[in-house]
Amino acid sequence: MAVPPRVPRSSPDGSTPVRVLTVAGSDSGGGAGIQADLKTMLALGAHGMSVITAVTAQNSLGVQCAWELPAEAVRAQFRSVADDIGVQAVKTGMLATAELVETVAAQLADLSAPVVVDPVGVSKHGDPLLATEALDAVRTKLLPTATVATPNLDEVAQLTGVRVESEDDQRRAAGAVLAHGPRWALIKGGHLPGGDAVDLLTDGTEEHWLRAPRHRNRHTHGTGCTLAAAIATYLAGGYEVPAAVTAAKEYVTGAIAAGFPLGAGIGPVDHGWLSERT
Ligand SMILES: Nc1ncnc2c1ncn2[C@@H]1O[C@H](COP(=O)(O)OP(=O)(O)OP(=O)(O)O)[C@@H](O)[C@H]1O
Ligand SMILES: Cc1ncc(COP(=O)(O)O)c(N)n1
Repeated sequence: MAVPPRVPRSSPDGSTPVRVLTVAGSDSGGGAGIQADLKTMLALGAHGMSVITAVTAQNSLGVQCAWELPAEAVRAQFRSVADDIGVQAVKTGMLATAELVETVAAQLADLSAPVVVDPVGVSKHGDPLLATEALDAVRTKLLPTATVATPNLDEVAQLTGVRVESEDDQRRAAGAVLAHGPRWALIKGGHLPGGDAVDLLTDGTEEHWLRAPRHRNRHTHGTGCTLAAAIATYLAGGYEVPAAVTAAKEYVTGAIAAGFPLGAGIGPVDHGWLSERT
C-alpha cells in the first residue's frame, strides 16, 4: 500500500505547523465530521482548527439527534480563527441549513486560502444532515467558493440530477458539478460496484482517474470527511490540486483498509494507520 507523505512545516525554522480549518458537524461517535477531520489533520502533520456548525448524537448505528448552532455562533468561531491564527486551507462538511450554508459561503468568499467543499447531504445510514431547502444555496453560494468539490454519487444526484452508474457517467456528473463554479470536481466512485474504488478529478480540461483497490471492509464510517480533510491539509501544505488529491486518496485508502469494528454497527476508518506503520 502506498504511504502518503506528511505535510512540511509552514515556517522555515520548522516551529509552526500548517494550519487547516474544518467547518463541519460534530460526530459524538468520533468517526466522521469534525472529529474525523481533526484526526486526519494531525495524522498528516498539520494543526487542525474547527468551526462547529451542528452537534449530532451519533454512533455506529446512525444519527439519533442533531442540533444546528445559531448563524452568529458559526460566524464568530470563523472570525476568531481567521482573524488571529490564519488559515492555509478550509474544508466544509455538514452545514445543516440554508442559513448556515449562506453564512459559511459569505465567510469563504473573502478568504484567499483554498477551499474543499464536501457537500454532505445524508449519513452512511441515510440520516439527513442537510435540509432539502438548503440545496439551492449549496449550488449558488457554496460551490462557487470551492477550489475542489467532492460530492459522492448521492450528492451528485441531489445537486445536479445526474445519476452515475458508470465511469462515463462520472465524467458527465463532473461537468454538471463544474457548471456551479468550483475550480475542480472530484466525483467519488466509492458507492459504485467493481473491484476498484475509482474517483474522477477534473477541472474540465485535465482528467485524473484515481484508482485504489476496493477493501471489503464494512467499517467505512467517515470516508468522505477523511478524504476531504486530507485534501485540504495537502493544499494547505502547498500541494497542487492533483497531487493533493492523489496523496489524500492514498491516506483514505489506508484508513479504510484498517477500519475497525466499534459498537454494533458500522465502525470508523482508522485515522491513526500511518503512525502504526512508523
Ligand atoms: N470499500 C472501499 N475501499 C476502498 N476505497 C473506498 C471504499 N469505499 C469508498 N472508498 C473511497 O473512499 C473515498 C470516499 O468515498 P465515498 O464514496 O465513500 O464518500 P462518501 O460517500 O462521501 O463518504 P461518507 O459515506 O463518509 O459520506 C473515495 O476515494 C472512494 O473511492
Ligand atoms: C457530523 C457528520 N458529518 C458527516 C457525516 C457523514 O459521514 P458518513 O457518511 O460516514 O456517516 C456524518 N455521519 N456526521
